[in-house]
Amino acid sequence: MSDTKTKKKKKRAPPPSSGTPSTTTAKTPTKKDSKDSKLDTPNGDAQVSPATVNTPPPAPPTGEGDDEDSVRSLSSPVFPGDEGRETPSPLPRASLSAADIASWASSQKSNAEIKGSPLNKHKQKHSQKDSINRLYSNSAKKEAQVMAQLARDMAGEVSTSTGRPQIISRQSRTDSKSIKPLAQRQKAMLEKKEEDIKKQQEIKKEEEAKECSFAPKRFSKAPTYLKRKTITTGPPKKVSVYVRVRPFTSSEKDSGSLNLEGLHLMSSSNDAKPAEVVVLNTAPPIAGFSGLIGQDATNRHVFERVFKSPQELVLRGGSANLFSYGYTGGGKTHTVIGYGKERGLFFLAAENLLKELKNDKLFLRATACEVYGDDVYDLLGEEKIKCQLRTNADGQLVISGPSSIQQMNGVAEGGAGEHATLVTKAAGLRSTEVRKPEDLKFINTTCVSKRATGISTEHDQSSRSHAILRLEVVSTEVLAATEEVESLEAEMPALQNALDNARVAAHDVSYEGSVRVLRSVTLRESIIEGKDDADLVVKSVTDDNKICLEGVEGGDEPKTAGEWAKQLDMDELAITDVQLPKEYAGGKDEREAKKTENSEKQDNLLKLVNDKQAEVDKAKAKLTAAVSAGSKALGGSMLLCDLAGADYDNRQENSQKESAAINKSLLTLKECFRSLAQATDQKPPFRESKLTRILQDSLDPTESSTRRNKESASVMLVNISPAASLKSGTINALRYGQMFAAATQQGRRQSVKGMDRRMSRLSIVRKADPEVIKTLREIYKDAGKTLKETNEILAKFEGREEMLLEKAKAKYWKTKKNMVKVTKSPPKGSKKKPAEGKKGEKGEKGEEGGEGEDVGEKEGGEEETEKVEDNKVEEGGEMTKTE
Ligand SMILES: Nc1ncnc2c1ncn2[C@@H]1O[C@H](COP(=O)(O)OP(=O)(O)OP(=O)(O)O)[C@@H](O)[C@H]1O
Repeated sequence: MSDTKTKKKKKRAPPPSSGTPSTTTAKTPTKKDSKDSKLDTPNGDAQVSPATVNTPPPAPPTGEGDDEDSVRSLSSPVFPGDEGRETPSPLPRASLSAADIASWASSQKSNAEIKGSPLNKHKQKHSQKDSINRLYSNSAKKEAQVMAQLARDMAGEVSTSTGRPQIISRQSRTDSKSIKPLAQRQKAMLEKKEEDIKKQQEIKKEEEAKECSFAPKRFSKAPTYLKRKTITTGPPKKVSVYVRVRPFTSSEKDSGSLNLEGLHLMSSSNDAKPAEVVVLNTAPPIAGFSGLIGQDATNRHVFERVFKSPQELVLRGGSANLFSYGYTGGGKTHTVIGYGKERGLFFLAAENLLKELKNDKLFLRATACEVYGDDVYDLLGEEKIKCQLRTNADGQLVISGPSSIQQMNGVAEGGAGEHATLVTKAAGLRSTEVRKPEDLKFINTTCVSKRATGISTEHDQSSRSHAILRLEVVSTEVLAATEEVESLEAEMPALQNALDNARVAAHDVSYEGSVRVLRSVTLRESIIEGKDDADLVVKSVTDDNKICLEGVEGGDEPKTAGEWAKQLDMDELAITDVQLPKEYAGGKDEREAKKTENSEKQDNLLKLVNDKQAEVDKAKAKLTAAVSAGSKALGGSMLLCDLAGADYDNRQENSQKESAAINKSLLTLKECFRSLAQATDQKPPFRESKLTRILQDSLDPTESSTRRNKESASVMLVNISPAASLKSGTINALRYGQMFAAATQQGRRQSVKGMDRRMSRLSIVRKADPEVIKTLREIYKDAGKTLKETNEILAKFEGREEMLLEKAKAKYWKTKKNMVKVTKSPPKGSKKKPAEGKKGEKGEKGEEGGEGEDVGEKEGGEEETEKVEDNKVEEGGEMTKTE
């Protein structure tokens, strides 16, 4: 009761004249008030009113003054300016509960009860007016309550010179033991408040600094999802998507090639401010990129702009990756490798890296490979060599490059010949040392020429494969250790094969085929190998598990096992596959001798495998040690990938298989990017394509990776041409790039799932009202949605349930009758609701809109309303209407 009343009283309390402490006399407590707020101590003494003490915030516990006496008594507070005044005698407080004190403190009513006490006089004289008015001078009621409690518990430790609590020396504290927990709680509260403010500031900063900005207000037709994404938080951005448009080539100029109609690069001339969107004169516009690079930009400019910063990660042992994507002739090779004097990003990045390493002992190790269809080729060398991918004992990918035949004693890989001791050893990709930028010449002389030699069909084909160029920071020791690991690992498959073969042979030594029998269940359990006389040989088994038997009267008539048992008057029978022991001329002895011989062989091979694995482990440990002992840049890697174009050009000569492989790998890559941008435990689907399997260690290494720094940053460049003749290729490349951009953006958006986007600036998590959820479930149930569908919708709109409820009400309650009718008897062939997946698929294929990811988010009929809603959430909170 007193609580309610005191609250009311507080409301009626005189408002502060300003934010500074007032000297106005506080409201005089009434008799009723004092009755309500009376606090009795065991000895009947009235307790000091905390509210009469200057409002103190918590001070960190120091332990000083923590003696027993101080626990039982409250020493008088020392107020600012009170030094030297007569100190009131201490009052007992041991029996006071925090709740009592809190209630009393907030009520401000105990003054009447303690009128006569010396402390009360002191309080009234020096503190009451100030403290109460200071409390009220702070408009935040909660803060006043906190301060009142603090005043009671931490008397004399705090000054409120600014009207806000300030922690001052804790030296005067004498009762810390009794108040410590509460003080700590209060302190924690204040700390939390400060932390929240800091968080808000950080989020704001992050948003300001974010590279990817969205549709400027002047472009009202930007895709709706872009507008929704104006508020993002989550993990550091790992993937940025840029568009680069190349100038007309001289041949295009000569042939009077026309400009691609309506191509606008909505870029900023200010390099520090990333470009914003691409708007093509097609609807809807293509946007969502981190930045745009215009026709005048040189490769050096591109490097400085998009790759220099991620490359800093390499110097810290992380991985920087650049992907170049686009229609054939878009400028990928120009960007990544470069032509003539215009060096590509691979060269420029390596040059910069070598310069930045500032360490004579460090250099780079380069490899180059190509993923074409479902095959991987080593590009470094005189000729392309097909590689195999396999996973080692640690679950790491091993690329087996060019193979060599070598002799391994005791290993007969083929399994057939006893003397076949020559095995194939396939080491990793061929590599070359890069100690100065010129060492990268091999890229032009070997890899590029191999990918794009001459004729046009070859040229077409070059854009149908993914080329992966990689540089890794190494030292002599690290390089030696890496090569040792690769060399030893290359021997493992041969040893494993030999062991597997020996195991198969061991079985062949002992058995020669098997027979299916109907056998007594008891016998089945007791007999280990071979056929028993009592076994009934099964001739065939019908689809409904009826059995025909050999050598039994009426055996051709199918019967169940139970029926046969009954007919033959046998125990329970069951079908059993029995291995038939191999017969030897020398009988059982010979068989046993053969078995022993084989078993020894197996043991030897197993030992070889184990020994080799131990060597591999040792070499890996050596590598890890070499990496750890050296510069932090060791193990850092840079990967540049010239991606194949997606299958959108309907080139007849491209086989279905080839196109499927490209699309699959690109979609998997997109999914990996999306997953990487999320702050979830969900693993990116690297294993789903060869391209992403190869990229995994660079993008997101596993625990077993030798990379010391697991960080990575990736850049996707969409290379396009301004030529009208390449229109469809260009548009499709942009759409595809947009999907990557959307995937990474969506990833980040999902990482703040559950957080209301409009509130996320303030880092406030809004929990869904259970009533809202309940109503939504009821509406959807009435509307004929399954529980799964409802859950999916709720998941999609998590954090926006109230808005969803409004829409659902508008949609289903108004049209309830029709809804029910439709769901009960849908016309033949019609779908229950618009297929979300289909829309998503469309977007995935880049056929329409390119917003597949986001269209999928809309819940059926909510799409339209959602758009309007989204338009409200523009940068800066301004509202713009979509036309
Ligand atoms: N930024 C640029 N500045 C000047 N010329 C460029 C630029 N980008 C590309 N080019 C020119 O455009 C032509 C096609 O470029 P490039 O060979 O790099 O395309 P591509 O995307 O690699 O094609 P493909 O996939 O078929 O190999 C080349 O003649 C190249 O010199």
